[in-house]
Amino acid sequence: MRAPILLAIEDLTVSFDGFKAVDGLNLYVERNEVRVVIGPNGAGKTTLLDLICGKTKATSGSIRFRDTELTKLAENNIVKAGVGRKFQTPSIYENLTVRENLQLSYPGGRSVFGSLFFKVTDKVQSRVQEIAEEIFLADRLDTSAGLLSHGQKQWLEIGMLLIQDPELLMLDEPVAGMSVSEREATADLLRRISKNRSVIVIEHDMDFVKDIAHRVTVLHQGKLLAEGKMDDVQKNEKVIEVYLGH
Ligand SMILES: Nc1ncnc2c1ncn2[C@@H]1O[C@H](COP(=O)(O)OP(=O)(O)OP(=O)(O)O)[C@@H](O)[C@H]1O
Repeated sequence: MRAPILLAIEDLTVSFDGFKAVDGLNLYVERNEVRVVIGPNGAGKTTLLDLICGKTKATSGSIRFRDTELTKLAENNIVKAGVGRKFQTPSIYENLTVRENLQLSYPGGRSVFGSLFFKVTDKVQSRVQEIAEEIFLADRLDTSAGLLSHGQKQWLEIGMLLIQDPELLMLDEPVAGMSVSEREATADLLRRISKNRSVIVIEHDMDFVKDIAHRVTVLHQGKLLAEGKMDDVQKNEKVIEVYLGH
């Protein structure tokens, strides 16, 4: 039996001055699935994530997350609905410690009065500890984020999303610039994360894709070119022609 669908994208199109960056796309992501989106430069991968998180508004079509239509929601309400997005460049506060970065990301941590008035309760402390362990930074809690390695910064940013407990997490090239051991640790992290949430990853590193993907979606010119298990997608002649063969 297949798992229930968490995200249902239907006939999604966005047009920039007549150019369709995403063109009539249908895509369904199950609960607890790791879906990797691949495809050549300009295929529409980043635009797809921009549409889901509300950064870009669709020209037509629908994005349903559980029972909520996301195309009608503002970006902050999409976050509140349970969709977290990590961009390619880390957006951590380099002059704050790992602990402070995580505390700030705790829901309600960034109040209208700023972090100064935020009360760090035992509940917040234990959640910060739990997340720090999950992202391999438990022994770095009091280190300034700016002193972390590139890979550790990426993990911290994933942790800042995890502390908000999203049901859907979207990551744009999470292992770019990471060492081999950091890539392996990240694959392990994503496998653990997806035990109780869905993850959409854009990635060009095929070894990493093979390691983590439950299913792969291949985009080309804004359209779906192929979809399925990595083993099958890799053998697909159209995919080899436009992407993997290059
Ligand atoms: N705001 C915008 N206005 C105009 N064109 C845009 C806009 N955003 C994206 N595009 C165009 O849409 C196409 C798809 O871009 P997108 O960044 O989604 O591709 P991608 O698959 O993520 O590529 P890459 O692998 O290089 O990151 C590109 O041709 C890009 O120039």
